[in-house]
Amino acid sequence: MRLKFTKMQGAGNDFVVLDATQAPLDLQPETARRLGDRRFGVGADQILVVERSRTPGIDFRYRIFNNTGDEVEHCGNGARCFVRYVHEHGLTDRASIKVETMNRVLELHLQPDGRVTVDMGEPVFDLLQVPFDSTGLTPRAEGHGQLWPVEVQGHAVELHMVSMGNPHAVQRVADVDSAPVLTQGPLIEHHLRFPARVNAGFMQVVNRGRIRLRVYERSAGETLACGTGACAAVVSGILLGWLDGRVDVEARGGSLTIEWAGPGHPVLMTGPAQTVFEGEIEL
Ligand SMILES: N[C@@H](CCC[C@H](N)C(=O)O)C(=O)O
Repeated sequence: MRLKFTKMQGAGNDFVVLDATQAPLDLQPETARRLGDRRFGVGADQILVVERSRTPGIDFRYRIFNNTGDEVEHCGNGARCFVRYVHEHGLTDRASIKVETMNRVLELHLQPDGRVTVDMGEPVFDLLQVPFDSTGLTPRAEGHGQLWPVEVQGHAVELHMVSMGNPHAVQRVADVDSAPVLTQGPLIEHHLRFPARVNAGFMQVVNRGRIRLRVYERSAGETLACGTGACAAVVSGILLGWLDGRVDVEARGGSLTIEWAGPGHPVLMTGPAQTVFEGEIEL
């Protein structure tokens, strides 16, 4: 079978995008793995499948698969690429569209300069704490947030947990370049306190309006940027009293701007999205 695809990237987080608006596509985990493989396939952190929505008032549905084949709830950089994709492929001419994912409805806006702003929905705080409740561990309060001690490599690491639809555990580090992302990242991802695993964020606060961020993503490993990870880090920093409501996030592959007015409000993410090339693969 030959499959047409579009390779895209948002701040260096890269995607294989597949069009299922004309004919249904039942993407199997092994096909997602093959497409994501950088040597035997196309190469991508995630695979995105674009579908029409059956829900009135919603334009599209999109499904997200990590390059290990597991389907996940949310992908911020993917959402921006999604908007560019549906415009470049003539699937819509509307600058603002509504899209449903596994567990959220997102509003996406294509800006005149080609960047995309995504209403990422509201952060959720209690979801990831359930496995901590029975441990007798107590979190440390800071600002309006809670930092939970988690043992990693024999050290207690303080994590702030946020769900953006998908799970994130964020820690503050003095310097992202020397942070133990590749050693601690997989241990946090698979820590027994996170039965559904977690995306592990390492945030350096430069000032109240700027952070540097690296994320060891669930399944995909460290990526050049993580959109939901950027939202989770900024939300954490605001709640903990370290950041103001509008923050520039420097990831290794590019910059995003995240805005959050506080609990009860959605998180807004603005950043770039680009097509890299199009092709066909024999599967
Ligand atoms: N790169 C993404 C997040 C993709 C999903 C994540 N690895 C998970 O398993 O939750 C983003 O830009 O948000």
